[in-house]
Amino acid sequence: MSVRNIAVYDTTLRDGAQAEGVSFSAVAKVQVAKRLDEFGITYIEGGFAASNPKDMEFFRLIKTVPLKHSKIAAFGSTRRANTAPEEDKGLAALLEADTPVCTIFGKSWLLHVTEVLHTTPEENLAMIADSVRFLKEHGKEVIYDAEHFYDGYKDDPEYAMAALKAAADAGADCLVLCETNGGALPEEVAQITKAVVDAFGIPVGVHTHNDGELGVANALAGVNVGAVHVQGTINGIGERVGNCNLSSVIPNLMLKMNLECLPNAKNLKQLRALSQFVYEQANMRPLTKQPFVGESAFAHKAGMHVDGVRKVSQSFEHINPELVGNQRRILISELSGASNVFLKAIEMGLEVDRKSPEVKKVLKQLEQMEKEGYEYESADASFQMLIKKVLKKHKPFFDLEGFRVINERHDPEEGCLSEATVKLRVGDDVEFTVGEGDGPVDALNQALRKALVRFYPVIADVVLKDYSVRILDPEEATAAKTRVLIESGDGSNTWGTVGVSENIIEASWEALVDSVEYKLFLEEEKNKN
Ligand SMILES: CC(=O)SCCNC(=O)CCNC(=O)[C@H](O)C(C)(C)COP(=O)(O)OP(=O)(O)OC[C@H]1O[C@@H](n2cnc3c(N)ncnc32)[C@H](O)[C@@H]1OP(=O)(O)O
Ligand SMILES: CC(=O)C(=O)O
Repeated sequence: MSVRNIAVYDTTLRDGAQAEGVSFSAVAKVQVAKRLDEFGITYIEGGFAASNPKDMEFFRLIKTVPLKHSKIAAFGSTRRANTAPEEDKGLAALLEADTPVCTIFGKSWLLHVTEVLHTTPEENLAMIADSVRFLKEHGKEVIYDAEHFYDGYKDDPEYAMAALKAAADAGADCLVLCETNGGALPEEVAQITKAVVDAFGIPVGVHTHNDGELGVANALAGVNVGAVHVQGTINGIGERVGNCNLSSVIPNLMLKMNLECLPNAKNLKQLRALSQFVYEQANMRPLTKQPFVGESAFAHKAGMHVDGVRKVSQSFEHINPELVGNQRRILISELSGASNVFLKAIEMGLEVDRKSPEVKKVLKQLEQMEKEGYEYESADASFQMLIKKVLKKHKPFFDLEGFRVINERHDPEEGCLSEATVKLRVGDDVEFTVGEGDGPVDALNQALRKALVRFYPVIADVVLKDYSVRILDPEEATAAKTRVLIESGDGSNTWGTVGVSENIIEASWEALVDSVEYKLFLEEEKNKN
């Protein structure tokens, strides 16, 4: 049986750029387009040709980039009402973009025709036909986006179909049904898409939005009844709450529906990297709970789930995470069981038996620590240090003799100055250092690193990336416990550590010490291999 091929049409650079807070530079657009091409996307919509000079600059730049798979599409609308196509600025801009593909949207819903365009139903049909014909006469592949098609069809099926016929008769290469307001249900999308697929002899596509959180479901419902072209954006970014998320549609098409949509099925392994890259270029924080590609997509927290995946991965995983370039993560918390601890110890290269008293001891200690306010979900490095301590495999890299932190403000016009001193011992050698910083934790961090770097030069690579504080029992006012979470990095790894105390400096110190000890532990492991 031959496998059906689905064309994936990416509009991250056009509809994705309509997302609140997102603005790609022309150069960033080129970078994203190159990645989409490497991944094997069929069409890349680069921007709205008539909208702004930056989008036009993208079309100019991308012509100099040799693409392996993707065709670049310029986006625009049908001609304005009562304007000849030759006179229309939008159509002229589409030609100026000089792309092999032009995608134009036109109206299908009478409400829009009369209340938004302020024109007649007949003129709208002429606008569609004239615009498609004009672009075809200029040698373009024309994709016709039927805006508000589903709402239009529900209102007046005859008119909505007439609008599509105008595009088809004028030579459109693909009719894309747009669920513009994002409120339709999958059954409706399936029924209406099927009516179009049955009525027209040219490829039909779907462009869905996520307002009812059904963008992906609606796109798949369309494909199920014969659509062969899917429009969406990487990570689902787009106007209002976003578009159909291609980072979910693509693996669903390939892994669940057994359809082909990439030139090489192996490229699917690049999905998570592509998603992260687009987040970076859009200057957005990745959504950790994103299906397939998010940090939490294959993170197991509950003890019984961890036990299940340890025995057979399908017990709590809908796909193998590696297929989309993701990985399984085991989280540690008060909901952990012996399996969480066991797998974490294995990850660290420790030989333990899941049923051993040591594993039970770690679990008991974990429960006690969580009761005291520690939280290990974001502090995996501290948990690893805890395992080593309980299993008596912890070798302190230094002994603290004492620290002091002073905050001073001499001049009301100037900020507060922080100074920290640290005295520690490595073997018989005692080191006493002073650090200055923007705040007490920064000063303490500087002093600690300065003290250790003579003995352990790799400490120079460690940077403090994030620092967060949570008051655990605010009703205790100044005697409340404070939990400090620190994220550290060395350029190739990042790790989290935790400290808890009634004193914020002491809690920070604890998290800082775990952080440097973890780095030294990593280094020791690296040197062993
Ligand atoms: C569903 C979608 O997401 S479609 C894509 C929407 N994307 C964008 O709007 C982003 C880019 N847009 C822009 O930069 C600007 O809107 C421009 C340059 C395209 C147009 O700017 P302006 O000429 O100032 O008009 P404005 O932004 O107010 O748009 C409304 C005009 O578009 C017309 N219009 C809207 N849809 C269509 C259509 N499908 N065909 C023809 N004209 C249309 C309206 O009738 C209105 O025309 P009027 O000025 O004669 O009343
Ligand atoms: C064309 C388009 O972006 C829409 O109808 O949503």
